[in-house]
Amino acid sequence: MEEPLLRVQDVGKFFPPRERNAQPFWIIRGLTFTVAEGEFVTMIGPSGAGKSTLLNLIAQVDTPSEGEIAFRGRTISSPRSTVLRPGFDRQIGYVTQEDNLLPWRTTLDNVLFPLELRGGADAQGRARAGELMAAVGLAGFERHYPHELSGGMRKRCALIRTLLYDPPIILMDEPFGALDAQTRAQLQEDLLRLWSMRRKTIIFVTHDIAEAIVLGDRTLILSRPPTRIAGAHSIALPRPRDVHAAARQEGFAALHDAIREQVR
Ligand SMILES: Nc1ncnc2c1ncn2[C@@H]1O[C@H](COP(=O)(O)OP(=O)(O)OP(=O)(O)O)[C@@H](O)[C@H]1O
Repeated sequence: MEEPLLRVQDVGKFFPPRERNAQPFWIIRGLTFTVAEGEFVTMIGPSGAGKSTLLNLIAQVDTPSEGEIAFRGRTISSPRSTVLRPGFDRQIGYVTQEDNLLPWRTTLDNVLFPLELRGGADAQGRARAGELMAAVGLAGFERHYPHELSGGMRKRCALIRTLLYDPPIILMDEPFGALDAQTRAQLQEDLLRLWSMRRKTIIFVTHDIAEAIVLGDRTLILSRPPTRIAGAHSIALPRPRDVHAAARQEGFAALHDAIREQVR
């Protein structure tokens, strides 16, 4: 059998107890799933289910207490692994809840920052940055500073910065959570358009069932802690998808109900 791009195998994570003699708190336990190359997986679960903790393990910002995570068949995260500096792994891109833009750098220089660290911010890198910024309506804002942008524009910058860096897999932790409904729908559209251009592998964590359906090829439902996979659904809606019309498409309502039932 062909090795999946990412394999999360029997992963568990506990945090040590604050009180002496108390039991450790297992936030995740016995968590197993795989992600195929080019797949857009959405992940949904109750608040506090350890979704951010899981992404940190995959991003190698933290290490699991048991089990392992393999990328293209090679173990990247296990209890014996060392922790990496966040976001600077070449293989795994990470768009966190905060946009982490550097306030003293212009929009363009923020977007180019990871390439600079890799020595790749040459003319070609800059041209590609310009193309991506234009694709999400940021043309003309290259010389602005983050505080001069709206929340949605800042999110677009954070997204472009990760896409430009071009990792084979991108983790996204509720990237659009703090935005108003209209801006959020626009960003979903932007993301789908960008994804259709390059078909990167994505794991996208969200609280929003409709968002999980409209974006994903497959959605994984997480249980309450100790968290494992409580359910999985393939999302057969045709692509390209219209973010505004998806809810009226055949199959959407039934899937939404089934997922809501399981998330409860
Ligand atoms: N370093 C830590 N030490 C102790 N407990 C922690 C640590 N990190 C996270 N936790 C606990 O683990 C739980 C899950 O945290 P996490 O942020 O991964 O959940 P989440 O599913 O992303 O939550 P939300 O949906 O609310 O963002 C929280 O209850 C938190 O208190």
